[in-house]
Amino acid sequence: MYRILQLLNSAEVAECRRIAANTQFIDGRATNPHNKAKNNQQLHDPAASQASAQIMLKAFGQSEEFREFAFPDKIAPPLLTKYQPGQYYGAHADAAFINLGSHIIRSDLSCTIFLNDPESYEGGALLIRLGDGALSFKLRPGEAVIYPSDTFHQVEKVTSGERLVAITFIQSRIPDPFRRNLLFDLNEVAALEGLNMRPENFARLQLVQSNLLRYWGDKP
Ligand SMILES: O=C(O)CCC(=O)C(=O)O
Ligand SMILES: [Fe+2]
Repeated sequence: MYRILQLLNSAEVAECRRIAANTQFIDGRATNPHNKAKNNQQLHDPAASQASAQIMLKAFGQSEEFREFAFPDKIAPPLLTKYQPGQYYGAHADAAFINLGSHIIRSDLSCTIFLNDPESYEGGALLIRLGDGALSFKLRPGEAVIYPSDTFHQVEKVTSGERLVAITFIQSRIPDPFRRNLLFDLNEVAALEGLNMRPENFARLQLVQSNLLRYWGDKP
């Protein structure tokens, strides 16, 4: 399942853009030297990477919708990435395990956070393959799309302007997508209808939620 979140407010978007505008980017193949599909640029400077990642990690931490959808266990520091005219990312699947230096996370969910106005660049949609079709995302600044890491996806070639995004990967406490989606539906029902339910029935719903998390969730 896919989800679009309003993740960053305009001040946070502006700060990420400011960091991007004042820092050099390097060839994206630096972290994937053998990946011929990858043709983009990513932030490298440690201080700038840390400052921008901090803004976005804090926003993830404050998003209830994100927690209810992703059941996040670990989140890779979001990395500012840009695509200038002629750049793209061909169809690929994300690596199952991502080495963050101090530890390794499993990518259950992948996420692109959009930072530039979609009208300011041409091309550059994120296409997520779904059977013979594809879903296309080109979102407003501050919006993020979260999608299963086991899907083929690609970024269309940018033909004018600049596509600035941040990329991250999430290890979920519920690695099985079928179970995660069921728990998300239960979370939604509890959030939307819980207060309309008779209290004893709401308590039973919460019991089911907690017990499924207990049985299915990765241990912290
Ligand atoms: O730029 C994007 O939206 C996605 C990039 C991507 O697929 C990746 O970094 O693995
Ligand atoms: Fe990817």
